Amino acid sequence: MHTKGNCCCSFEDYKLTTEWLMNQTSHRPKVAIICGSGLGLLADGASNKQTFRYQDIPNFPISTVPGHDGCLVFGTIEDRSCVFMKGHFHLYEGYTLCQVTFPVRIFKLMGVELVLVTNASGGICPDFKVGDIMIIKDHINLPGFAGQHPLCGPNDERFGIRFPCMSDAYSKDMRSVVVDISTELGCSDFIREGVYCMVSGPNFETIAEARMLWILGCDSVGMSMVPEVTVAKHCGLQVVALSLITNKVSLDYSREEKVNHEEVLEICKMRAELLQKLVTSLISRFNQQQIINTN
Ligand SMILES: O=P(O)(O)O[C@H]1O[C@H](CO)[C@@H](O)[C@H]1O
Ligand code: HPA
Repeated sequence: MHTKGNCCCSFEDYKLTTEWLMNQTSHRPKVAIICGSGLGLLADGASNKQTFRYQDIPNFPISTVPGHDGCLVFGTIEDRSCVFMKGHFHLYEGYTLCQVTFPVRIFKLMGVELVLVTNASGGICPDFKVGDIMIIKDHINLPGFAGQHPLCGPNDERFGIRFPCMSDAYSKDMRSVVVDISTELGCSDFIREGVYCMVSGPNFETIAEARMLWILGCDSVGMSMVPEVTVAKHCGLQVVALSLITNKVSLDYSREEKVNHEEVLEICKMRAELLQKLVTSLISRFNQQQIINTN
């Protein structure tokens, strides 16, 4: 890869990777699903699967975090060709934000129209329970405030404009479809809506940090997703994002619980089946043209 300002990938890098993948598969996905920590199982329901390990794909970073398998799976759900990222990339792994978001631009060049993001996060809102699924309605890009932003550096107009609008990053129509689906599946008790805050990690928050995030209007906190969503929105992709609340973030010095990644993965396992049903139904609605291009 070449270095250009803050960006380490050139348009040719993106093109090369896209062409490599398109030459290996006959799938032409319109939907990409980014599976967060421990949520790679979401790909299991697909048929006609074709799997590529990240290390075999030109220019692709590799996953270094437990719970992230590190492969790209093409498959069919409800007659619709999809591509799943089983594992995504994080700043705390030492990747640049250009590397973290590399796959999103590959999706764009492949012809993807909708990116469905899942992740694990800590619940800050005191009403949230472990195992709840939060439909993300907005985010706070905390690393972005400090200049760790995936769109810093020369802007490539072939992907999008210099100053993209982010006030509608999470499709309102899609969010209401998720609510409808959860009612049909009988799981609306677990469904919340809220604001996700990205921190760089890798440590979990101190109590003072958690209190600050709550005052700032954050309902949950995690170490991912915001760069990918920002780049997806920049290049005109629709986004829907679901965050599984895997732990309650402590806002109180008297609480004894200590969060750890193993617990995060355990809760993901517990809710993977439900998330898979939600994701499948969402793809099928997209398939029925109910929500396409209505952002
Ligand atoms: O955001 P994902 O990758 O789902 O995972 C979350 O869980 C991990 C910490 O347990 C961090 O990577 C955090 O961001
Ligand atoms: O409490 C958390 N903080 C940050 N990231 C997370 N990912 C899962 N839980 C958490």
